[in-house]
Amino acid sequence: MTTLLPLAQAWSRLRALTTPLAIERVPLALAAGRWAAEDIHARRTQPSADLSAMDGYAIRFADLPGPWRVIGESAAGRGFAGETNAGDSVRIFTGAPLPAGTDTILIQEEASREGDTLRLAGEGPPNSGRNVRRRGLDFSEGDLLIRAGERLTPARLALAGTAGHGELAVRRKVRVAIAATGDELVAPGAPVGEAQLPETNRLMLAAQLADLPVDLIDLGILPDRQEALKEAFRAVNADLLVTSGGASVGDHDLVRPALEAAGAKIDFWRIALRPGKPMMAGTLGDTIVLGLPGNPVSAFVTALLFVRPLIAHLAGAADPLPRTRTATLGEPLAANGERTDYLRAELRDGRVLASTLQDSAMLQALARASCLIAREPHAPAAQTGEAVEILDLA
Ligand SMILES: Nc1nc2c(c(=O)[nH]1)N[C@H]1C(S)=C(S)[C@@H](COP(=O)(O)OP(=O)(O)OC[C@H]3O[C@@H](n4cnc5c(N)ncnc54)[C@H](O)[C@@H]3O)O[C@H]1N2
Ligand code: MOO
Repeated sequence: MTTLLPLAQAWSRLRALTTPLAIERVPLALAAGRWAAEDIHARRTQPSADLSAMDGYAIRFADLPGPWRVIGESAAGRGFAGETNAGDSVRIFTGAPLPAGTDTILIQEEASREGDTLRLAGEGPPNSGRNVRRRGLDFSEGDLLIRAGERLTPARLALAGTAGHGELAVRRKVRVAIAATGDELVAPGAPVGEAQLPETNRLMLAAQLADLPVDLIDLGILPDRQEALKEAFRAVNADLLVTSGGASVGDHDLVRPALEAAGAKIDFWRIALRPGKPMMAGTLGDTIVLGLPGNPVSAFVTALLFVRPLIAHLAGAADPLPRTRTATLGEPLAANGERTDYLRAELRDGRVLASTLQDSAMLQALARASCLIAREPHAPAAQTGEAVEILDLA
């Protein structure tokens, strides 16, 4: 019997095949969904001055309960340039700088104004500094805001822009070539003969990578002929080549011999994972190769556990592996075998239920699944109410 490589070892060996991609600087809007390649520090202080947080009147707290004389106006982008003295107030709007000498905002709902005379018409501010955003409240110049390796989420892009950055350093996009293999495969929507099957792994994989910084190269459907596979693999110019199918031990499973004939070094083949056992990994020149099994569910799970994290790692992610969380079992589970198992499952009323059918060729159960239950090798039988690890599916 072959020994199967444990999942964690497969991941660390795969990661060891990588070399860092070049860093490029891109405009903020093109950095969405990528990872910061360098620490990002604030180039300015925010807010850069004390600002009003509300529409109303800037006053001196010591002058309460008023009345005041309104001597001018301060709007966002157009502050009040003059001086203020005791008893003075300035009409002010949200985001506008606080006039010199004032310290508090009286909101307009608690004020009444007749001409230039302003009176208190409510409780008024309870303390000095009320409704004022102090200079540097959000961050100060030089602060470390985003660390290298963190994802550039929408909020982090806004933060970087507010901090004075127009461009950010990121790793260049990952060039990913995708090939399906199998003589039985036809394009989805095309007539399907007796011995044929619509080819869906390429489009599923492309959709699984849609939120990652990749340039996809579609190699189409390759035939089950070693020479043709070898030629196609040799011509690949990519950071990562992902194949599906032909990974197992049958007479028509030619991906591994074809890769070797093309000059690839296979680092590992067959891992302790269900579904996904026949996955292989290696290098072909500067290209990392991941051979996924052809069964659609196996291809999906290996893409989730290896292809996505590998791309995230190449793209500079400090934390590329998918996150699991605990959930409560709604039904018992049998003891697990020697492979880490990822069971298609649904969450109902806060409890997780594994699908009754776990065949790795069955797409319907996968399409219904909202999560996968992760089970360690040789995990004992688990009862209703026990905690299990799950991986949410988007
Ligand atoms: N004697 C053994 N047989 C098998 C073993 C084993 O250890 N010993 N492993 C099994 C496991 S586990 C898996 S998983 C499969 C995967 O094998 P392959 O990677 O060689 O996959 P194929 O034979 O090419 O295809 C399997 C199945 O999936 C369909 N397929 C393939 N590509 C696509 C695609 N792009 N789109 C849709 N469907 C696809 C293909 O038609 C087959 O039905 O091997 C077991 N066998
Ligand atoms: O490991 Mo295969 O991927 O079970 O079906």
